[in-house]
Amino acid sequence: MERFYPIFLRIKDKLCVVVGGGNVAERKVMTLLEDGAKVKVISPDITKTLSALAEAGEVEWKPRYYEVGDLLGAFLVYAATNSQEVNQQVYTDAQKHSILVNTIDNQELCDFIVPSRIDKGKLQICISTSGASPALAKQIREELEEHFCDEYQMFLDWMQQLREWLLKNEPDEQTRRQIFKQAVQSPILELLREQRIEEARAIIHSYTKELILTDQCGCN
Ligand SMILES: C[C@@]1(CC(=O)O)C2=NC(=C\c3[nH]c(c(CCC(=O)O)c3CC(=O)O)Cc3[nH]c(c(CC(=O)O)c3CCC(=O)O)/C=C3\N/C(=C\2)[C@@H](CCC(=O)O)[C@]3(C)CC(=O)O)/[C@H]1CCC(=O)O
Ligand SMILES: NC(=O)c1ccc[n+]([C@@H]2O[C@H](COP(=O)([O-])OP(=O)(O)OC[C@H]3O[C@@H](n4cnc5c(N)ncnc54)[C@H](O)[C@@H]3O)[C@@H](O)[C@H]2O)c1
Repeated sequence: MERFYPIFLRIKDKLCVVVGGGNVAERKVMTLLEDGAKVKVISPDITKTLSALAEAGEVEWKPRYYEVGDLLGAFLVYAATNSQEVNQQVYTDAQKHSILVNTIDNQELCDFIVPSRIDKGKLQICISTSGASPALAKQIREELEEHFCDEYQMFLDWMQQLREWLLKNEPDEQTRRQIFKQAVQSPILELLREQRIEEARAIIHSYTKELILTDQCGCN
């Protein structure tokens, strides 16, 4: 069984070219924008949402059919038209330039596929069915979303601050590990869920013996 290798890419300010402007293209564009990519859409027509984004200058739109050369300088490419021939052409051109390409109607022509994603600030949970059933990936996302509530954002933000503090102030790796384990097993999440923020905060401060937490994530 061939599977895809999961990684997280830094796409902020990188050029991502989407060929096609339909509903599927729109879905890919929205997630690219969320993570700060520079998006160029090439398509004679585009959805209303894409059109509004183009007018607002959030995406660059070339209102025409795909042409050889459109992919130059791209970090990622999406072949997202409703024409298999055009998608195949985009794929071939991307391969020629060693640019990673996603072809929305043919997994064989994908260097990468887009997972279903739960997004809770720094916490991301990505689900893939290796392309076997996107509908199931979506269903699993919806199930998991109920469990991974907003409190995880603040908890993770605190864990990061605790980690940074311990890396500076606790030289013993074993002790650090023990504290991280204790913190993730502590009732902090339950307390946050019940809005008992100060009690939750006190648990973190019991490890550091000084006040370190600032609420950076702004989720409360
Ligand atoms: C996760 C998500 C991300 C996103 O797109 O952002 C995503 N598809 C989503 C939804 C969705 N897509 C489709 C349906 C209808 C039900 C169904 O067919 O199951 C639904 C459900 C719905 O819309 O309700 C139809 C469909 N999808 C693909 C094909 C073509 C093919 O298989 O060749 C066809 C058939 C077209 C036809 O019928 O001809 C292909 C791909 N779709 C993928 C991702 C990649 C594999 C991900 C994985 O590993 O599972 C892959 C391989 C390539 C890619 O797109 O990267 C997003 C859910 C977001 C969310 O809500 O969480
Ligand atoms: N990967 C997925 O998640 C997924 C989900 C559903 C469907 N699909 C597949 O994706 C295909 C597209 O779906 P859609 O709903 O976005 O289609 P759509 O018909 O809404 O959009 C197609 C777009 O391609 C553009 N286009 C056509 N020829 C072009 C060219 N030569 N150059 C540039 N742009 C061109 C059109 O202008 C249009 O904007 C479907 O045929 C289906 O097989 C994929």
